[in-house]
Amino acid sequence: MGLLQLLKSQFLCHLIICYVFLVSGLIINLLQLCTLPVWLVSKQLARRINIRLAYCISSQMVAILEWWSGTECTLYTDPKSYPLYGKENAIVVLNHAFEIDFLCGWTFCERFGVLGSSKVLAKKQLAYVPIIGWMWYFLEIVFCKRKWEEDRRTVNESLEKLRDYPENFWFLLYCEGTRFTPKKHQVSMQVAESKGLSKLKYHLLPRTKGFWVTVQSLRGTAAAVYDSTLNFRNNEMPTLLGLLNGKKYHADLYVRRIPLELIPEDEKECAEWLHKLYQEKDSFQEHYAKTGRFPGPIMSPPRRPWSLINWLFWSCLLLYPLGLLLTQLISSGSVFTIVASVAVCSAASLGVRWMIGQTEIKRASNYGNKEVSLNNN
Ligand SMILES: CC/C=C\C/C=C\C/C=C\C/C=C\C/C=C\C/C=C\CCC(=O)SCCNC(=O)CCNC(=O)[C@H](O)C(C)(C)COP(=O)(O)OP(=O)(O)OC[C@H]1O[C@@H](n2cnc3c(N)ncnc32)[C@H](O)[C@@H]1OP(=O)(O)O
Ligand SMILES: CCCCCCCCCCCCCCCC(=O)OC[C@@H](O)COP(=O)(O)O
Repeated sequence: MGLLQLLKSQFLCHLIICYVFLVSGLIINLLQLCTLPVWLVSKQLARRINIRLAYCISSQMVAILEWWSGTECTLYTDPKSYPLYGKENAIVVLNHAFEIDFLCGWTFCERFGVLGSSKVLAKKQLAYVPIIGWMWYFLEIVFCKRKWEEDRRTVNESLEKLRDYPENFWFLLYCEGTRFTPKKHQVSMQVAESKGLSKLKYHLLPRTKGFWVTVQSLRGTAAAVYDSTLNFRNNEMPTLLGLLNGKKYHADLYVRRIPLELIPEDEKECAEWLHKLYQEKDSFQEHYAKTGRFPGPIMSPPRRPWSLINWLFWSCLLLYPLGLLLTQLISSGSVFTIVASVAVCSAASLGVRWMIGQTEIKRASNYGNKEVSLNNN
């Protein structure tokens, strides 16, 4: 292990990174709260400010992936579509099998200049995750309860509000609705069988209703669907903790641009179209498993320095007062103050560990585990 690698694996380094993320995140959340009066005067100005504030948070996580761990992200795509990326609104359909797939998505957002405005159809529970969830509130992220009776209205309403969004955005949809586990795969393939649908090997059966409502609501707003299929070389199973430890992964993303006009308007036809799309995605994964690459040419955008610059800015701003505080603390000699400070630090690191836990598949929800028994009733 090299000296740099040894340094990256040190708990103290992780504590520093988490401290900067936590304190800067809370400051930014506070600044976002201060933009509320701006909404009353100019909604578009408030949105533009929030895009930039959100960038300050999410790009820190991108910096961990791109600069700290040095993870390589390769893009396979058609050269004719490439110039349009980042220059139009798009609905991104991505497979959901990896703990850091959202972060790889963010990395491409960063490289195409849409990180601050990127959106997702996220489960409601994520709205309560401090910093990221609170940031999402101000970004007009669309939340769902994964209960169609309730979601059909709320999801549509939230999407309609994005029609006059002032900057280009990508709207991410994990149509599988939950992360891939062998159990969930087995259950969803039983559902596929009961519906007479072909089986999938690498994906869960997609949920079609959210896709249909998204396409319908964003017609005239989004220009295309970016069908995106992600995998990692050498069967890597990347984790956020791995990234924090400086582990380098190798992500490959295959993107096809499909103009929105090509997607059927009728709900049933749209569902069939999505099922066919997932059959194709499955065949791309099969190709990847056999050859170690996706079809098509590589058109990788290079990493940009902004995420690193943002991280260095917040580090300089926040580590200096921390240093002063620690010096004062030690020189004060007060046992009570020292014990209280250690307790605060421990609570903060437990909090960050809990946030990281939200990305872990072993802590995934039970959604998609039980549907078959419901169907059998
Ligand atoms: C150039 C570069 C390109 C790309 C770069 C890539 C990406 C970058 C883009 C943007 C990045 C932005 C942000 C990323 C940051 C962070 C994201 C992090 C996390 C968020 C992720 C989540 O929270 S995922 C979970 C929430 N999302 C979803 O669930 C979406 C999908 N779900 C739906 O659409 C659902 O339909 C629903 C949620 C709207 C409603 O849920 P419900 O459960 O009620 O679903 P359904 O009504 O669909 O279910 C009933 C039907 O499903 C059948 N069924 C039953 N069991 C199963 C089963 N196990 N599997 C499949 N289907 C099942 C059932 O029979 C019913 O059938 P019907 O015939 O009645 O439809
Ligand atoms: C700088 C880094 C410091 C570390 C900070 C950690 C911050 C963690 C931020 C949490 C971001 C939340 C994104 C979670 C993405 C995710 O993958 O959610 C799962 C859902 O799709 C599906 O849920 P499930 O049904 O449980 O599979």
